[in-house]
Amino acid sequence: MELWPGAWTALLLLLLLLLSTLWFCSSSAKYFMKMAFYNGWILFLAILAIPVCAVRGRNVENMKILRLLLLHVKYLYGIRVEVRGAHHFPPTQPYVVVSNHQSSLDLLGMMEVLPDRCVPIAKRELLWAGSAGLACWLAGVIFIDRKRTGDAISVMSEVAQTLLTQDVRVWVFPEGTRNHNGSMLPFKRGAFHLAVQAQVPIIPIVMSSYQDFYSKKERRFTSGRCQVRVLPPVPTEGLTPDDVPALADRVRHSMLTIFREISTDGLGGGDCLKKPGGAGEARL
Ligand SMILES: CCCCCCCCCCCCCC(=O)SCCNC(=O)CCNC(=O)[C@H](O)C(C)(C)COP(=O)(O)OP(=O)(O)OC[C@H]1O[C@@H](n2cnc3c(N)ncnc32)[C@H](O)[C@@H]1OP(=O)(O)O
Ligand SMILES: CCCCCCCC/C=C\CCCCCCCC(=O)OC[C@@H](O)COP(=O)(O)O
Repeated sequence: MELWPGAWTALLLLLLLLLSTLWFCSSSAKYFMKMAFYNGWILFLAILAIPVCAVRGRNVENMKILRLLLLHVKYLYGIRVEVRGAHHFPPTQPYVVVSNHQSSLDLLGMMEVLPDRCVPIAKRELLWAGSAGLACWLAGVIFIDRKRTGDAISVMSEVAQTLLTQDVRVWVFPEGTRNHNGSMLPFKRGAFHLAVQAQVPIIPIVMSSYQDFYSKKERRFTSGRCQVRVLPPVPTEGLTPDDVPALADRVRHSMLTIFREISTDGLGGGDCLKKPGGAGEARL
């Protein structure tokens, strides 16, 4: 069927009108549009990253390219990311970063502080997320199959070797899945076994609650602030696998305490981001 000249323009304008009406009249629609754009934009950025990363092949140095490409996204969404404690990152040695995992928006905080030669451990399914999966693979992201515990553990053991031989750092979300509850799930122990096997420190990172500006359940997504707090390194020298449960509990406890302190949503009672001169204002 032939459309008369200008019909496509008219259709496009109608679609734009519909989308903008939805945007202004329904906060749910706004939430879905923002999330769709977020995913779409990442897929687009990944398309840009792939040829540049491909020059080096699969290489952890490519993570810098992904980081650079993603750093502006917070501005598109009006999210102010405040970093505290970045000086706690050891300058040269390998380590294991553990951080809380609230949403795919964690990418914003992660990219803000991601150290050089640091790769995330991700679920295998991400490998199939089109251009983003390929970009992650080229940047050395480590994929684990969460349905096969044995395989996941052996990948983690290989990573323990790689940390030392190739001088890389890894970023693990020990909750093992996204947690939208405004708190922290019990920690899985893989990251802690990994750190103990390699005898490298653990760097805990806490991202404050997003509840003020983002809620998947309520389909709410506005602009807002998030604090990313890097905690002091936790040494693992001399620890054995028997020490892992206590180590994981200790790290989780310290992270949960900070999470409550820096979250401004009323869940944790923290208000250091709101008060001028409050604890959050000081450079830690
Ligand atoms: C521009 C484009 C940009 C694109 C984006 C780029 C950025 C991308 C960012 C992507 C971000 C993506 C983010 C994401 O995708 S997050 C999702 C994927 N990440 C994770 O799941 C990490 C956290 N999970 C773990 O650490 C789990 O423990 C693993 C996965 C290892 C196993 O989990 P599973 O549920 O199967 O089993 P289990 O935890 O009950 O463990 C069973 C037992 O084994 C013990 N055990 C565990 N490990 C070890 C070990 N190494 N040596 C010896 N023992 C070990 C363990 O203590 C337990 O024993 P016990 O304690 O009960 O006696
Ligand atoms: C041709 C195939 C096209 C597939 C298109 C897929 C669309 C995906 C679009 C963009 C990918 C964005 C990458 C963002 C990475 C965010 C990482 C993330 O948050 O993973 C979740 C994982 O931690 C836990 O997963 P679950 O909470 O257990 O679930």
